[in-house]
Amino acid sequence: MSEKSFQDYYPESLQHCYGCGPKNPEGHHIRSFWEGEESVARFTPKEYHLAFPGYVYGGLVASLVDCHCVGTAAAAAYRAEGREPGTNPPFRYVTGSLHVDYLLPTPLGGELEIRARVEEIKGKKTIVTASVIAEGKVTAKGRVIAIRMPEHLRPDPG
Ligand SMILES: CCCCC/C=C\C/C=C/C/C=C\C/C=C\CCCC(=O)SCCNC(=O)CCNC(=O)[C@H](O)C(C)(C)COP(=O)(O)OP(=O)(O)OC[C@H]1O[C@@H](n2cnc3c(N)ncnc32)[C@H](O)[C@@H]1OP(=O)(O)O
Repeated sequence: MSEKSFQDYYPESLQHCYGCGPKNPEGHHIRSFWEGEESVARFTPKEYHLAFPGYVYGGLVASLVDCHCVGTAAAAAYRAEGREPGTNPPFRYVTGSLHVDYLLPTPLGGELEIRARVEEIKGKKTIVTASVIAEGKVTAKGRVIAIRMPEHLRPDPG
């Protein structure tokens, strides 16, 4: 079996996110993995994910940064406690803030790499920064503030 991504550990009730839910048939299915201190996701946009001919729609780039960074925040919370994902108490996160700087047009046609790093874990808040890389160049940089999901939003009892 192939390696499990962060998103494969999400409970069933959270597996329907349009960006990263493995169970959303219409979604992007973003999958994130640790590579040392960084987390990495790879995604190949479809030909219709364009902003203008030859280049990727910025909203898609933002979605990649968003889901990859929120997943990284969750994974980092378990890692910081030296716990396996899926153990209790569970860590669930939502996006509080998503900032993207578009440095270069992102070429459409090949695989994009999204590399993220946890800058800070402070109480309910985790700050994650990311780079989007296409053809060896950083085309966008992002910063996400992921916040622990409040009880009232949590669909799963765990
Ligand atoms: C390796 C395996 C990993 C395994 C992981 C397993 C499971 C993990 C599951 C987790 C992932 C879950 C789902 C994944 C699915 C989808 C991901 C996609 C992400 C999204 O698509 S999600 C939708 C968009 N998202 C929203 O729909 C949020 C709407 N919103 C709210 O629900 C509230 O607004 C909330 C909760 C954000 C805050 O409410 P709250 O009451 O908890 O906040 P509170 O006041 O207590 O603040 C506490 C500290 O956060 C700071 N803070 C608060 N808000 C901030 C903001 N906006 N910007 C910057 N900082 C902020 C404060 O400044 C304070 O910071 P400080 O402590 O430093 O003062």
